[in-house]
Amino acid sequence: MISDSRWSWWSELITSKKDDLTFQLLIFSVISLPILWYSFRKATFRLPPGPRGLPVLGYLPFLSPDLHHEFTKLGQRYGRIFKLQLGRKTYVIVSSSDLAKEVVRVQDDVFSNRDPPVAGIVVTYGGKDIVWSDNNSYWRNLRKVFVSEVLSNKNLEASRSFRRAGVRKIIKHVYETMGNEVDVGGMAFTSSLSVVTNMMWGKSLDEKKENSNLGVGFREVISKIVELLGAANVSDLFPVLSRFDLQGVERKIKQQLQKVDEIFQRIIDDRMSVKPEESVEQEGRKDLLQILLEHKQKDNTSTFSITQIKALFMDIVTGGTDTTSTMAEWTMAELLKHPEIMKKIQDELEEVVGLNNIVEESHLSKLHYLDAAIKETFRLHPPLPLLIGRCPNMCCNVGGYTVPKGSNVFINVWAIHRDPKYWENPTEFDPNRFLNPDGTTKYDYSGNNTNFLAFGSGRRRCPGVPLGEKMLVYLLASLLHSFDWTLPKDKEHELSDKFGIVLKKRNPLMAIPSQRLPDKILYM
Ligand code: HEM
Repeated sequence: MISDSRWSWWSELITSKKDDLTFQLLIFSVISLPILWYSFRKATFRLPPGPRGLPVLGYLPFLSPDLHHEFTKLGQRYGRIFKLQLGRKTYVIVSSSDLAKEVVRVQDDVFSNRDPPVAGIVVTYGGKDIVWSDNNSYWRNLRKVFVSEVLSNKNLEASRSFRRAGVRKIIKHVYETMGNEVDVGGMAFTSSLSVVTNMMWGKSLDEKKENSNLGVGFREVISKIVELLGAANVSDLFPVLSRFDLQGVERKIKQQLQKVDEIFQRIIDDRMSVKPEESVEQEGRKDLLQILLEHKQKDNTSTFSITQIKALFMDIVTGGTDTTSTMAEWTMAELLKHPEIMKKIQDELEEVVGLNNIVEESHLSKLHYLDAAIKETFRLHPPLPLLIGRCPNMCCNVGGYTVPKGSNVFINVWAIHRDPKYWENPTEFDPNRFLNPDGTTKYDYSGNNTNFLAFGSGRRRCPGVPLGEKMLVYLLASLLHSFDWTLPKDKEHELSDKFGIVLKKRNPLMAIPSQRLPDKILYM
């Protein structure tokens, strides 16, 4: 008994001690686990630095409209990666070549989704295009068709005559207005659109008699769409408010889409009603519509639809015209500021093409100095200064900081292209920096070197490079070979820019063309 009671006392003591220990352990866990969890999160989940903003609005009220300048200044203060809260959205801005490489090359797979703006979704038939689709099988298939069918070397060659017709038309038009001031950007936009529509469906819109006003209307509509795509929209920053469409962006872009859709549909219907033997393909010439319809017919298993063709057309007209024409305007603006460089380009044209001849696409690969001057313009005035935002599909680490899943990541190409770490005398316009000692050019548009990212990099890199480059060099070579250009006497020539989805000249460039080639016939 005694021993029993002793033992029971002992077991009670043990039990109570055990309870105490359990209790103490419990208290310890309750207090320490959150601390450990917090320290662990802090160590592993370190958001990039950035300015504080106001509740709800974040940093929105403090941003000026020229985002590339604003982000460059913030980058100088907070470092090569920083974070901004704008409304409900988290933005991460990367402004160094090494961290850009981390995003668009090393972790390309993680960063290859988009966060499309409302206007982008509406205008592409619900995001059925390439630009605004996420990285999924739909996007991969469409991009594959675009790159391997539409923009294959063979098909680019087959559409050469359509580009030629577009460029010749603009040379004739400029010839007729010689001696007067020309709005270079407007003229280049008309020209790029004419080249692009020629390539898309074999005729530029204003060539069809019954559509003579359609051409002008189409230009206006495309300009408005590009503008609306770049507009800051409350619906994008506060998705809960999107149903109210407070600024009317959605309503306005729907109106524009309806106009473009009518034109696309009419052209597709016309083509589909044509018998194969009457088709546009003549002497190896093939327009993009023909290529896409053939692809649709050929691939029976494919779900390739007319809506996808229209969404692709939308990418081509919006992605291909404004970028090309804006670059033509910037290049001409820089050359008018540096007449000695313009003269060197014209000397090269004289040597390669000759004054009794017109520029053909076959000449372009020999125009190294012009190529270098265009690359230098891309460096100083990248048309998409922040590329198109990338949206990581999971939390990840860039430069020691956590980039949250679903945030909007922008690469500040404008800042990288002017960073003295990568470019000597970065604000100076000097095409020589792109020339090798043997006269060929350094750097290409592949995005492999992240110091130079005019067309982006990685799997979201611009698929239109071969066409965009060809159109731009061909147009500029033709304008510089056919005409001498001067500035109007009484106007200041300044090169300030204005932010938008495409970075434009703040004030349109006005210039006066005069005849350069001896024979009038070379302008007809
Ligand atoms: C001077 C001419 C052009 C420039 C500077 C340019 C620039 C760009 C840039 C910077 C991007 C974003 C890349 C990224 O996010 O990393 C892009 C995307 C794109 N561009 Fe271009 N582009 C030009 C011409 C064209 C042309 C002619 C076409 C069509 C024929 C085109 C179609 C596209 C498409 C479809 C995308 C989206 C790619 C994707 O998200 O997968 N671009 N472009």
